Amino acid sequence: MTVYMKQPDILCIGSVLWDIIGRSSSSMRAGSDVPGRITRIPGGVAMNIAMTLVNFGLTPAVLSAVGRDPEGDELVGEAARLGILTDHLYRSEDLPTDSYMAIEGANGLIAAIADAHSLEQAGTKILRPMENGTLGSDTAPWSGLVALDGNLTRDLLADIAQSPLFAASDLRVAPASPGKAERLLALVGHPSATLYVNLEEAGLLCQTTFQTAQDGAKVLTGRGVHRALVTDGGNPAAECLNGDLITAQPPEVLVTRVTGAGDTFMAAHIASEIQGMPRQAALERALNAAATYVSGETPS
Ligand SMILES: Nc1ncnc2c1ncn2[C@@H]1O[C@H](COP(=O)(O)OP(=O)(O)O)[C@@H](O)[C@H]1O
Ligand SMILES: O=c1[nH]cc([C@@H]2O[C@H](COP(=O)(O)O)[C@@H](O)[C@H]2O)c(=O)[nH]1
Repeated sequence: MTVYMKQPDILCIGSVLWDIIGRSSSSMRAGSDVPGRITRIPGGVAMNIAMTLVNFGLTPAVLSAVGRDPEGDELVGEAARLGILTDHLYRSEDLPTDSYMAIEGANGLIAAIADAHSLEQAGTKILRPMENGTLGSDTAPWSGLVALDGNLTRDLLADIAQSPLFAASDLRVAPASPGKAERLLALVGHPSATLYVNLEEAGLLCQTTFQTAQDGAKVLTGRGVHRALVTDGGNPAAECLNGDLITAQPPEVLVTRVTGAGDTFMAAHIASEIQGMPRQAALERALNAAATYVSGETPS
């Protein structure tokens, strides 16, 4: 009997882990000890993007490293239950499932630690399905969308930038955090990659600070990024492609959560483009989706 695996609409490559988020309605600083809520939810940039893509009706597959520990089994079960294809994950016998911990106060993100060591150690093993014929190979590479996150090591990102396995893909790239933004320098000069960054990350990539998303997007593309989308919280976001700059203003909302807003923006933008929306409409829809997300609702 032949078993047919469902073909994904898009590959989400990067971290798939557990987010442990502590939230308090008090304003916090380093050293605060306050009452609040602690939750554990699936996270990691690639997973966040995949989850939002599902809400927009797409079928993503995640390519990442997940341990064969109980945390990993639960995470894979949760991803599959949400409608994400998990068959292509690298399940490691000896590496534990990664995790991320963040503290959010009324005044925003206080601090976070990302433990993505297993993903970093797994290295190229996570790309095997793109090489062994399951999703693609050297001679017949994956020719669809790829959402790639900057949790991968800079070396692996540099390999991907040159690799024939990605030569035919529509590559969309997000940094995992400001602390890892500079890893994406490996993709500057790539002929077709689209970068999704916030204003701080845009500045880090250009070794400067930008006042507006428009400036960030313009300078990034001037430095050799094929296409740049820059967000700036509640301020206007910008997209620059071939010297053509467009901007849009996010709607005003009451912010109840901030973790994952950028990932939601990116996924909503990709989904809008798959559905054939023109540039300005796709940018506006992504901003609306991210605003809905930060206000505590689920966008679709
Ligand atoms: N205060 C806000 N009001 C409305 N939308 C917001 C707000 N903060 C974030 N967003 C939405 O989330 C997107 C990404 O937020 P941003 O803070 O720039 O990125 P990141 O979450 O990566 O730091 C924004 O472009 C916007 O659409
Ligand atoms: O180095 C990393 N930081 C953060 C994330 C993920 O990004 C999200 C938070 O990012 P932000 O605060 O930019 O929305 C979380 O889901 C977290 O798991 C990650 O994968 N790697």
